[in-house]
Amino acid sequence: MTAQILDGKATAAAIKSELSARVAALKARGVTPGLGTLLVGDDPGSRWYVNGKHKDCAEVGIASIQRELPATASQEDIEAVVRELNANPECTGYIVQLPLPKGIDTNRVLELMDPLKDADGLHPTSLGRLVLNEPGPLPCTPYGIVELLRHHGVEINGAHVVVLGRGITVGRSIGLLLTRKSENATVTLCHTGTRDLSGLLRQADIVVAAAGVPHLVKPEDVKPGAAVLDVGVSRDEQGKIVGDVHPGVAEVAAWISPNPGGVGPMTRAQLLVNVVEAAERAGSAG
Ligand SMILES: Nc1nc2c(c(=O)[nH]1)N[C@@H](CN(C=O)c1ccc(C(=O)N[C@@H](CCC(=O)O)C(=O)O)cc1)CN2
Repeated sequence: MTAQILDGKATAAAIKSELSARVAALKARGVTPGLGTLLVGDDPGSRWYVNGKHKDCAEVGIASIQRELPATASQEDIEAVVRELNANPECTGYIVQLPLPKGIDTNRVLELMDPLKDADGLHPTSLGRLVLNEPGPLPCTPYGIVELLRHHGVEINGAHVVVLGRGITVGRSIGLLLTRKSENATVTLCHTGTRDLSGLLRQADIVVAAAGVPHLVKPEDVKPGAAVLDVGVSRDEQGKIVGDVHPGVAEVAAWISPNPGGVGPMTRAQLLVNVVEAAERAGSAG
């Protein structure tokens, strides 16, 4: 078997083209969505992601508000920018690029954000809404994974999904999303303390690998016919991405997301969806 590709680039392009029309409709009603970003430090990967977010905004007609602080910024410096973005009327939604430098209390920064401007779905209010099954912004990578599976017709209803990694941007939050009645999956969340990882993986209809461990998921860990999503980003000596999924898995799985070109572009597209939806909600409330 050679797996079919879960093409994140093409799916993201389709989402962006639909969003352009929605942004044009908002602008016709006098509402201009604006995405703010706060980048702290000089990590080249984070800078690349933030620049990509603004490039996407330009493509669909969303305004950009960019804020940057040096790696030496204090908790107070970061919180001052968060307060400014909360108050800035041109910024209808924003994100704080993660991870923040060591020594910064990330939860305190996220809690200080205006939940109505949370474009990432990572504010405690947004995560609480997800738990309560109330409408609100969804974390971009989990949301992107669900949309990528749906777009390719992969059955989520009733599927056993095994997730590797318990980080807040992917592992922990995707379980909340996939176990809603509307998705109706059964989720096993695995982490470094999990026993018999291989045995659990072999039971999965869908694998979401977000552990950040190069080639952790081997062909013998995967049930023939499963869908496998590779979220892991490690780098080799040349700086090339090495995912969590061994290339040989493509010979066993029915569906596989390339890395790059799979979940990453979907993360970016779903951020734009969150920004547009927030502007639509604000526009119809006001
Ligand atoms: N505030 C947030 N911080 C972080 C998030 C997040 O959702 N919100 N997720 C990741 C980084 N991320 C977005 O911020 C992100 C990761 C990857 C991609 C992407 O398109 N990757 C490309 C490959 C790029 C490369 O070569 O390096 C791909 O997969 O094709 C976009 C966004 C952590 N921080």
